[in-house]
Amino acid sequence: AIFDDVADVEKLNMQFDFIVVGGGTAGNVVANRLSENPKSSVLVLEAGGSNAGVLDIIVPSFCTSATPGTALDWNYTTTPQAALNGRTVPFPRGFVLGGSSSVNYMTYTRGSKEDFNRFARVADDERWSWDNLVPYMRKNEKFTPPADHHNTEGQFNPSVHGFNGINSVMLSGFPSHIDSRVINTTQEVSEFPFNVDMNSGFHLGIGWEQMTILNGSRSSSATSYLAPQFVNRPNLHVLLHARVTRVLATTSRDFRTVEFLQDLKGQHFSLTAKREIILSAGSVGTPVILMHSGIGNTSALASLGIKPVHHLRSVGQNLTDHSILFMDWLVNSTETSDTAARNATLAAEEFAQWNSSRMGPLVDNPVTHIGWLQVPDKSSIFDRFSDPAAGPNTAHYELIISNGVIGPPPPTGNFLGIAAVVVSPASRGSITLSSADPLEPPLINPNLLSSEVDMFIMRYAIRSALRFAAARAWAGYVIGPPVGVNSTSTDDQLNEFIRQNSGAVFHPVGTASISPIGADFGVVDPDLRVKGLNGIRVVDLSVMPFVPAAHTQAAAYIIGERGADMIIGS
Ligand SMILES: Cc1cc2nc3c(=O)[nH]c(=O)nc-3n(C[C@H](O)[C@H](O)[C@H](O)COP(=O)(O)OP(=O)(O)OC[C@H]3O[C@@H](n4cnc5c(N)ncnc54)[C@H](O)[C@@H]3O)c2cc1C
Repeated sequence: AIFDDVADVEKLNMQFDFIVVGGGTAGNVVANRLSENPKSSVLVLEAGGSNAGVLDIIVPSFCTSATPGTALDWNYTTTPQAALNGRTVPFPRGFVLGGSSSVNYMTYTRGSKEDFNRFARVADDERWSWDNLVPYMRKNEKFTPPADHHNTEGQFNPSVHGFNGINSVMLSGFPSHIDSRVINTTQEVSEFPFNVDMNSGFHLGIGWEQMTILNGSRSSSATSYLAPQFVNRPNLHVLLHARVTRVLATTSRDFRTVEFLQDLKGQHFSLTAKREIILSAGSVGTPVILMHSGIGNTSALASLGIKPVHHLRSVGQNLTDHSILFMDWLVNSTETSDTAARNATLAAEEFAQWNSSRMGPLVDNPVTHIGWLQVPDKSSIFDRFSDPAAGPNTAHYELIISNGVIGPPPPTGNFLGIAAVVVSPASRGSITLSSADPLEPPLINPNLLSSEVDMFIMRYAIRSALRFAAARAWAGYVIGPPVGVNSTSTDDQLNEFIRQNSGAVFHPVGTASISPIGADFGVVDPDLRVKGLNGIRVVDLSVMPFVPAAHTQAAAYIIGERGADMIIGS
């Protein structure tokens, strides 16, 4: 059951076997799988509220309104970013059941085979390799027909997908007016080859986007893994508005107690798990809870007045995110999303169509196609710096293509959107505490584009996007370059354009990273147990040592499935 009030949990008079901290993407997978055994009782503590009935969450194309700066968001902002001219940028995280899977843009990309093989190498544990994780990808995924039931032959490769999993994945359910131009570009320009399925392990090239959507509505970990048939299990309970402040030692190395608040000014509650606490509070929440519990760099914690309990210097370090830059080309058409975004009558008609039939332009996110691309060796910076990509078949950058501006458009004009993303970044940052008060926001410094390599890749990606939009397929359609950049821009001009316009993609990982057993760095062992402690694991994206060249929700689901199986196995 799902409860709003701790009193209802107390009435159950239960001691739970497992307490999952954070009902987000990975947390709800763990809760679902652990409660498959009717003898195991599970409680999820989620700081945010219910996802039910919230249109900005449910209607796919409304995803751009769900964050930042809303009640569904933790509303974090980065520290001033040195490489972005000292600007701070929004750093949203889902503050609602389903976590970031309830507010993300739903793009489903697994990354490259090499991304996960590097993960296994760093962990020194083959269980984290691509081949060994494929069964968990299939357990997660339920590939479903698109909302418009169009013929999807040639748009994906069925043999690489799961059709009996829990979370729905599908192709676009509404055709866009640029679809054929994108495909023609892949046939015309060898720099942009077509890839029939970027989720096969070989992701290079341009292909059709896949999204976590079911019958025209968002499929999140809350709607899928906590669907009624699961959350109504008598051994699975979820408490909303439960903000965990610390984990507490039950005996010296045994951490099975969680402390939490419901009313931020009110009483502290604590609960002790019979078996384990699973931290699934995400790449921001998990290190923050550990540090407030005295688990982290003990001298840094002591200097803030937090009693040091267990020294793990890597907690909060190694923060890695992608950097993104949105560009929009003026086009000779009114058939883009910009038209409805500025016309309330048309927008109301589109919503009425979605509401009555779950059809029409609102059934998808704003993206149509995605490209995973490399900086070719000849122009390489990699003589001077090591190549940050996971291997020779892993992208350095991504192009995200949309039929219109992603988010609110300017007052006039219709656009082709191409966002450039550095997907194998070398830059690393950190999450640290600003005070001993667990309710104060942490200092989030992803250090975006601080590495020269990342700036090089971003410049390359911008020029690549300009070449894409200059292909013959767009002749007569694209009528103007993006504001502030064109094919003759110099490196210095591009650098300034990048510094003024880039932001985070909200794919943070690495702040409670996995490392081999016995390593003197890292936060969790390959079985996701916090190093040196008993009774506490981390199962969320914070354990990934490198960010995959992918949108990261698939990785969070995979870690949830793999982590749950490790807990069950032990
Ligand atoms: C705006 C946005 C757009 C994105 N778009 C995409 C996309 O299109 N495709 C994609 O693949 N990825 C996308 N991502 C990234 C992806 O959604 C995340 O990487 C992934 O969902 C993270 O999963 P997680 O389980 O690690 O954390 P989360 O899903 O964030 O879960 C953490 C949960 O813990 C809760 N929590 C945190 N602290 C506490 C506490 N102290 N007490 C109790 N509960 C707590 C949170 O409220 C949250 O529910 C996007 C992210 C954002 C924010």
